[in-house]
Amino acid sequence: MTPLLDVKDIRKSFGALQAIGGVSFTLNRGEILGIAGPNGSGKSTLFNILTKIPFPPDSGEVSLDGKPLKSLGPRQIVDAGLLRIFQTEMDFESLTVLENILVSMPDKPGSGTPSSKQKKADELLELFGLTAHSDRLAGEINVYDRKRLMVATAFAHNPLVLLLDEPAAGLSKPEIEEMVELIRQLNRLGVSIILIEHIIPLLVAVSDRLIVLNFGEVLAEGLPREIVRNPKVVEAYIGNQSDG
Ligand SMILES: Nc1ncnc2c1ncn2[C@@H]1O[C@H](COP(=O)(O)OP(=O)(O)OP(=O)(O)O)[C@@H](O)[C@H]1O
Repeated sequence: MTPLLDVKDIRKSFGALQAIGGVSFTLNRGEILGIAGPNGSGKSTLFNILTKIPFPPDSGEVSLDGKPLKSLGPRQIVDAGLLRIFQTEMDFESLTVLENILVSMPDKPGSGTPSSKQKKADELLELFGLTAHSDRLAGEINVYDRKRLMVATAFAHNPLVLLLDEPAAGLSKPEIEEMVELIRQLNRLGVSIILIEHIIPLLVAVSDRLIVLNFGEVLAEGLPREIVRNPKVVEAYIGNQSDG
């Protein structure tokens, strides 16, 4: 079966620094793929070049649902169903939670009347546990709620694939557990997910498969429980983690 996302030999350098050096992998339909790796190993750059926000790869090929993304711009990639959330909160601080969701919803002809959009926004608020904060400014809610809002605004685009960059960073233990449950729920709703995290137990708990990057290359790939015991991985990454 054709993979949902097919990434072939993508590369990105900044001057003499090779941030991503020939990375290939696939994401299957319905899968949650975890991505780990030490600081600076290229994880966020990988998300940047997949979505072309803010820059495309120097070379390589990416296909979503069998369609090459090469000729598409960032906006068209979003429309095709590849969405990301960033490491830091990127919502509109001066809009309310509800307004953030409304402005994220696709505004194409036939995408719905104002009342059907409002209904869908209410459903999203409920799904993401944000109903009580609906009328508060995004800049005034706590980090956990802002993370959920970021995921909600990406989910509002009806993604095929969600790229989540450290959704649990800065959260408390109970909040992390809730975030894990939310990720599983989105996956059950049909969204395939690639998840970057430094919190290894979270990655192991939620991922079907794990890729470890090191110096912009794939160091190891496989079942999470096996990968975290892989001596190469322990040496490169996990042995140095204090939060795992
Ligand atoms: N816009 C840029 N210009 C120059 N160098 C960059 C740029 N973006 C990333 N880099 C470099 O590319 C390498 C990979 O960075 P990247 O942010 O992708 O790593 P990461 O694995 O996401 O790290 P972290 O876990 O700390 O978020 C690093 O050496 C970084 O300094």
